[in-house]
Amino acid sequence: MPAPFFFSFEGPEGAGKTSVLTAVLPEIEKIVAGPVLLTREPGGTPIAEAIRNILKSDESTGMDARTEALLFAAARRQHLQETILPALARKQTVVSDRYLDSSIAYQGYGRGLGYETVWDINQFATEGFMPDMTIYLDLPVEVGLARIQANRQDKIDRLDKEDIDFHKRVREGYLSLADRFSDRIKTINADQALDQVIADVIDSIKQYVEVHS
Ligand SMILES: Nc1ncnc2c1ncn2[C@@H]1O[C@H](COP(=O)(O)OP(=O)(O)OP(=O)(O)O)[C@@H](O)[C@H]1O
Ligand SMILES: Cc1cn([C@H]2C[C@H](O)[C@@H](COP(=O)(O)O)O2)c(=O)[nH]c1=O
Repeated sequence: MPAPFFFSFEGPEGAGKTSVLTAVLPEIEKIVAGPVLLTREPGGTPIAEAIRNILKSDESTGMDARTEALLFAAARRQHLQETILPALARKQTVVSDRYLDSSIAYQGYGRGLGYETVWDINQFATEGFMPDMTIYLDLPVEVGLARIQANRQDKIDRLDKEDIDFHKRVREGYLSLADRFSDRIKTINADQALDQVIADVIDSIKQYVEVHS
C-alpha cells in the first residue's frame, strides 16, 4: 500500500467541490489502495464545527476581518491535531474539502489582509503542515455564483453573500497561489461538464500517486 497522502480540494463558491468529491472518493480509495478519510474546513471535529457555525452564521455579519482569519486558523489547528494527523498516523489517506489555501484566498485576498499576514498566523496554527497535493477547481466567479443561486437558494451563507468584487479577489488569490505553488497545486478547469471535471481530477490524482509511491 502506498504511503498515506494528504489531499486538499479548493475553489471559489459553486466550483463543484462537493459534487466532485462525492464522485471521486471511491476512485481515490482504489488509487491509494487503502482507506480514505473525507473531512472539511472549517470543521472536521466538534470544536471546529462549532467555529464553522459561528463563521457561516448571518449573526456574524460585520465580523472583523482579523477575527475571521483567526477563527479559521483556530478551527484548522484543532482539525489538524484531532483529525488529520491521527488519520495519517493510522496510515489513512486524508482528503480535506478546503485547507490553508482557502484562508489565503478568502481572508488574504478577499478581505484584503494580504498574503503574508494570513500565511504567518497559519504557520502558527499548522506548524507548516501542508497537503501533499491540492486540487484547485477553477472557474469564473459569475459561473460559480450562478450555479449556487440556481440550485441552493436556501443555503446561501454569509460568505456566499459577499459582493462580486470580493469573489473576484478570492479567485485572483487562488490563481496566484496556483502559480506560486505550482508543484503542489493542480488546477482543473471546473467550467466544463461535471463528468469531465471528475475525469480530470481522477487523472491528476492517479498521476500524482504513481509518481510518489
Ligand atoms: N461541472 C458542473 N456543471 C454544472 N453544474 C455543476 C457542476 N459542478 C457542480 N454543479 C452544480 O453547482 C452547484 C454547486 O456545486 P457544489 O455544491 O458541488 O459546489 P461547491 O464547490 O461544493 O460549493 P460551495 O463550496 O460553495 O459549497 C450544485 O447544484 C451542483 O449540482
Ligand atoms: C477554510 C476556509 C473557508 N472559508 C470560506 C469559504 C466558504 O465560503 C466557507 C466554507 O463553506 P463550504 O461550503 O464548506 O465551502 O468558508 C474561508 O473564508 N476561509 C477559510 O480558511
